[in-house]
Formats: sequence, C-alpha cells, structure tokens
Amino acid sequence: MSYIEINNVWKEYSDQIVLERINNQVEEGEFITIVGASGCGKTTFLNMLLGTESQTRGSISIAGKPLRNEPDQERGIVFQRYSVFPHLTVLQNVLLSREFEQSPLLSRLFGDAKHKAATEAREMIEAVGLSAALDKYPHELSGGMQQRLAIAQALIKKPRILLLDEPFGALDPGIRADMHQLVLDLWQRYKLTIFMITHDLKEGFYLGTRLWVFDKDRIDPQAPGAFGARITYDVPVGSVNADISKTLEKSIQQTAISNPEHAE
Ligand SMILES: Nc1ncnc2c1ncn2[C@@H]1O[C@H](COP(=O)(O)OP(=O)(O)OP(=O)(O)O)[C@@H](O)[C@H]1O
Repeated sequence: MSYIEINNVWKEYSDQIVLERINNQVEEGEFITIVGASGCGKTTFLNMLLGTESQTRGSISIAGKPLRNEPDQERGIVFQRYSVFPHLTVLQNVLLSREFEQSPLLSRLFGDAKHKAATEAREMIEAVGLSAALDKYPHELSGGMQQRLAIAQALIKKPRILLLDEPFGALDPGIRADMHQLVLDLWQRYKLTIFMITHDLKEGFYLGTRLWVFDKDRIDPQAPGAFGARITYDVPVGSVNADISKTLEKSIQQTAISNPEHAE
C-alpha cells in the first residue's frame, strides 16, 4: 500500500462535476507538481487533501488511514495570497502557529513549553532565511519574504505533507528562483511529501519528481458541467528526466492551441 491512496475520487457541486475518477498513489517523499486549465479543479483537489473539502465519491487514505475531513497537523498549506497576520512580527506570526497547534483552545503556552516553542520558531525562521527580519511586520517585508514567512508558519507545525497552491504566482521571476531553491532545500531537509499547483509549466517540470496534468478528457459543449477533470498525464519530471519534460511540454502546448478554452 502506498503512503497516499486516491481511489475513484469524484467532486461534484450540485449538477457540476468538477473532478471525476481520480485514481492515484503517492509514495512518501514525492514532490507532485500540478498544472491544468483555470477552473479545472486543482485547488478543489488540494482542499480535499487538506481536509477542508470532502469528496462526493471515492476515498483518500494517508498512511493506511482514511483522510479525516478536517485539517490537522499532518498537512500544512501555503496559498498564493499571503496569509500572515499583519499586526504580528515575523517571530510572533510563527510562534502563534506553533502555540495554536500545541494549545488550540488557549493559543498560549507557558514556562518550558513557551521557551521551547520560541527556540523552534527561531530555528524555522532561520531555515526559511528570515533571521534578519525577526522583528519586522509583514508590511515591512517583500512579497518573497512574506511567502517565506507563510512557509515557516506551515512548517512549524511539522507537517509530513506540504500543500502549495500557486505559492509563487505573485512573485517576480528573480525572486521565484530563490524560492524554488528554498522549497527544494526544505523538501529534502524535512523529508516532506509535497503537492504544488503552478501555472508555470517550467516550474512544474523543474521542481517536481512527478507532474500531474488535470484536464477534461470528455467535453459536452451543451453541458459544461457534465464531465469533470481527471489526471490526464502523470509523468516523472525534474532534471533527471529532461527529455520527457520537453516532449510533454510540446504536447501540452499543442493541446492548448487546439483547445483555446483550456489554455492557461
Ligand atoms: N464551494 C464551491 N461551490 C461551488 N462551486 C465551486 C466551489 N469551489 C469551487 N467551485 C467550482 O469548482 C471548479 C473548480 O474550481 P478550482 O478553484 O478548484 O479550480 P482551479 O483549477 O484551482 O482554478 P484556478 O487555476 O483558476 O485557481 C470551478 O468551476 C469553481 O467555480
């Protein structure tokens, strides 16, 4: 049995089928990048993995246990829009995530627990390269720094699975390159299993060990909601497999040209 098992998962909103017949297995430590046309259900899929959305059919299991339909510390998420608290410093933002995870009702830690949490928060801030900005507020940080902070907030809870929903979509290309390196470092260092949505195919090829393409393989022009997207490509990528990456890149570009509605 694989670490993550996705069996015949469907997601429907009233009469709209968003995703259908999603079947896949993911091993621990894989880095899955996800691309697909806007609105095809990528975020919905990530939310199902997070536990904030539930599938309408099928099942998802993690480490042999059915996925619970509520977020827990096994899974952390980073969104495209910065999700940090504006009135708290970098250290306070990360500390709050730690405290909330350990003491969800009080959101306060005391004594040794508080001291340990502060040490861990500083270490995590260092791991994401923000040590020099410990006491800065989010409005004093660049976009890239804010995303570093959001990643630190997610990782301080020690998740085994990190979900990234277009985390670098709003960043300049130069900053994105730094962030790519950071994510690759953190992935190795914390032995994470990562799912990352991106609109940037090159990013998907470069960062992942596997690239999934979500697309509809059946379309009814009279009833756009009649069919959902599936995983139409599932290929090994990354620097180890540059040839496959090139072939697939061409193929997806051709699909986009022949079917402009599905172009990014
Ligand atoms: N809570 C909801 N109720 C009804 N429909 C929803 C809901 N959430 C998402 N949808 C619909 O599900 C479809 C998939 O949305 P989703 O956000 O998952 O797509 P996406 O592939 O992530 O898009 P994008 O790349 O633009 O972010 C869309 O048609 C959207 O309108």
